[in-house]
Formats: sequence, C-alpha cells, structure tokens
Amino acid sequence: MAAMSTTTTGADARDEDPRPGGPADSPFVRACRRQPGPHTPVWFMRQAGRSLPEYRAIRANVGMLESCRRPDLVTEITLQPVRRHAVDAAILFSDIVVPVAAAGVDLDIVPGTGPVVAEPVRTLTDVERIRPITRDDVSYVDEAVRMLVAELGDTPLIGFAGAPFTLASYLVEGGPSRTHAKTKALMYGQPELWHALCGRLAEVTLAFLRVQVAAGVSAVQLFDSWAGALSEADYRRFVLPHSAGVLAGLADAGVPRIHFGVGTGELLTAMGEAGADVVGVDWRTPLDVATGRIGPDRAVQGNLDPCVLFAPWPVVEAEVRRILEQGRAAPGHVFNLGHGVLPETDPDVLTRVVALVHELSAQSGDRG
Ligand SMILES: Cc1c2[nH]c(c1CCC(=O)O)Cc1[nH]c(c(CCC(=O)O)c1C)Cc1[nH]c(c(CCC(=O)O)c1C)Cc1[nH]c(c(C)c1CCC(=O)O)C2
Repeated sequence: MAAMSTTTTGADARDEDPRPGGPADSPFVRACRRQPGPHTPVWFMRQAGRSLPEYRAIRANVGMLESCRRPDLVTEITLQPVRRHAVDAAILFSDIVVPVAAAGVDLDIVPGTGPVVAEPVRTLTDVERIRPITRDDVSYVDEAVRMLVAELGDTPLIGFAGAPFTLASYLVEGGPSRTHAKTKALMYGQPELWHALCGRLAEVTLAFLRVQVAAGVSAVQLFDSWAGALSEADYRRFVLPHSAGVLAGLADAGVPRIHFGVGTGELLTAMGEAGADVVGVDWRTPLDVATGRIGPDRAVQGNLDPCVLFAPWPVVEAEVRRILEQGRAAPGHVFNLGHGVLPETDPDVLTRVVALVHELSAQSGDRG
C-alpha cells in the first residue's frame, strides 16, 4: 500500500503510469487532471479541526504549533476526518504559518484569534531575517507525510502552503486583519520592499511544498485566502508573479496544483493564469460562471457556503444538487466548501454531504 511513500518519482512516471486504483489514479486526482472518474470527489477545507470532538480531545493539552510539529499527532488528526466522513482526500494537518516559523519568524497561533507575529515586518532587514528553509527545518512534516501516505493507502493526501500575499498579510499586520491596511500601505508605498518580502515568502513556500511532494503527497493546494481583498490590477502587479513562481516551481513535481482564495470572483481569470491545475472558488460565484472566467483548461473546486451546513437538510441537499449541476460546466470538478468548515458545524452533516455527492454524481454518470 505504501509503495509510493518514500519515492520522489518524477513527473513523467506519475503522469503516464499511475498505479491503477492508487492515489494518483483516485477520483480526486483524476478530477484535478480533468479525467473522468466514478463519481465527483469531495473533501472539505479545514476538515481536520475543531468541528470534531476527537480533534478537541487530542488537542486538549497541546498547543497548535506544537501539534503541527509532532508527526504522531499530525498523522492521527489528518486521519480523523477520513475515517469519519469517507472523504476522497486527506489534507495534511498543519497551518500556513508553520514554514514561516521554521524560517525563523517569532510567531504563535493564538486560540480563537489565529497567527500572531511578535515583530511585524517593516524593513528589508526584517525580510532578510526570514531564512530560506530546507527539509531539515521541517523534518516533522516530511516524517508525518511519509507516515500518512503509508496509512492512507489508496486515499490521496493533499499537501498545502500559504501563498505569498496571505502570508505577507500576517507578517506585516502582525495578526489577522479585516482591511489589510498595513499590508496595502507597504505594497503601494514601498513596492521594492513588498516584492522582496513576497519573493522571500515564495522561496520558503516552494521549498516547503517540495518537501511535501518528495515525501509523497498526491496534490498540493496553495491558499491565497485573503487575495480577494485586492483589485485585479493590483493582484496582477503585486501578487500574481510571486504565486506564479511557486506554482511554476512545482510544474515538474507531477502532482496537481490547486489555487484557492476567498472573495476572488473578480480574480478568477488571473488566478487561473497563475498556473494551477485546479482553481478553488468560494460560494459567491456559481461554478458555471467561474468556469467561464477560468477557461476550459482548468478544473474547479468548491463551492458550498459553509453556513448552508447549519440549514435544514432539504436545503443542504438542494444546494449540493445545484453545485453538482453547475460543476458540470467545468472540465473537472472537486466538490468542497467555499471556505473552511466552521467550528460549530455538526460533523454528521458533513458525512451526509459526502454520501450525497457520491450518490448523485455516480447516478448521473457524467464523470464515469
Ligand atoms: C488563513 C489560514 C490560516 N491557516 C490556514 C489558512 C488558509 C485557509 C483558510 O483560509 O482558512 C490553513 C489551515 N489551517 C489548518 C489547516 C488544517 C488542514 C485542514 O483541515 O484543512 C489548514 C489547511 C489548521 C488550523 N489552523 C488553526 C486552527 C485552529 C486552532 C485550534 O484548534 O486551536 C486549525 C485547526 C488556527 C488558524 N490558522 C489561521 C487562522 C486564521 C486561524 C484561526 C482560526 C480559528 O481559530 O478558528 C491561518
């Protein structure tokens, strides 16, 4: 089962000859590659986390960053939603700030708040203090991925990282921000410093993703969660080149690349151009409209509003049907939420959604 776990198979081997039924031939990877499959695959952003009582139990006395650095905990937490919901993919339990901390930035993840940075980035000296990382700086992630690939068998594991803009926002603001005002002030006022910062973050992100690919992940997702705060022109000028650099650096990795942000309806064309195989879409843009903007050569992922999971089941069911129907306009569709699972979500509803997506998409036969 763990045949691929320790290999660093090149692009050609993975592209041309996936083991039949193995993770590279799974419904999830096939949909990412715009190939037909037995059903529409489904997983949920933030599926590993606070909506699960078994997660809360394991995290009771362990800090967030510490839990991300313990391969045994990472493995267990990553597997919990796979066991419970029978999703088509696992996503590595980690956080977007893990590689930044490994690069020497003093930060913590504060419960209920998110990442908090001790000394926000203001100068070129601050940027230069963000060290390039190697496998040894994140050996716990390498180990966790290898353990997970062995445990998961035919279920693909998604690796991930934060994109330069979203990481830069935490580093410049010092924590979560609604307006990204300090970030934008630096971007507009000191464009050279901005590009130096994003260039360094792109390097760290690419190195981090390459460690995950070498350890055996079947796909990667680049989260640019807060890119939707930008106009398309500013996105193209200040952000796209850096994200495109990360995605291009993975072109020979042989695994599909997913690129996701929130509130990115106006950016979908540009985000597609950044070079991903799959573009994540939030709930604001119907998938057929999104496909019109992204074009026929990329798959889409999404896009159930996470708040719909609090509605009565018939409403959930109607929304799942609508999204599957609109997803048929795309050359490949991975069912997901439009953003992460909210902590108050009833996990049983997630399990029912997985079963419904599988049942409806297998019946319609359009993917198989
Ligand atoms: C912006 C961002 C972050 N982290 C992440 C993003 C991009 C995705 C998104 O847009 O949601 C990515 C992330 N963070 C986490 C995962 C795990 C894998 C998964 O299940 O998707 C992933 C993919 C664990 C986590 N990351 C965090 C938690 C909660 C910490 C805890 O359990 O105490 C988890 C499970 C903390 C975190 N980390 C971050 C925030 C804003 C927060 C606070 C959120 C909260 O407290 O509800 C930064």
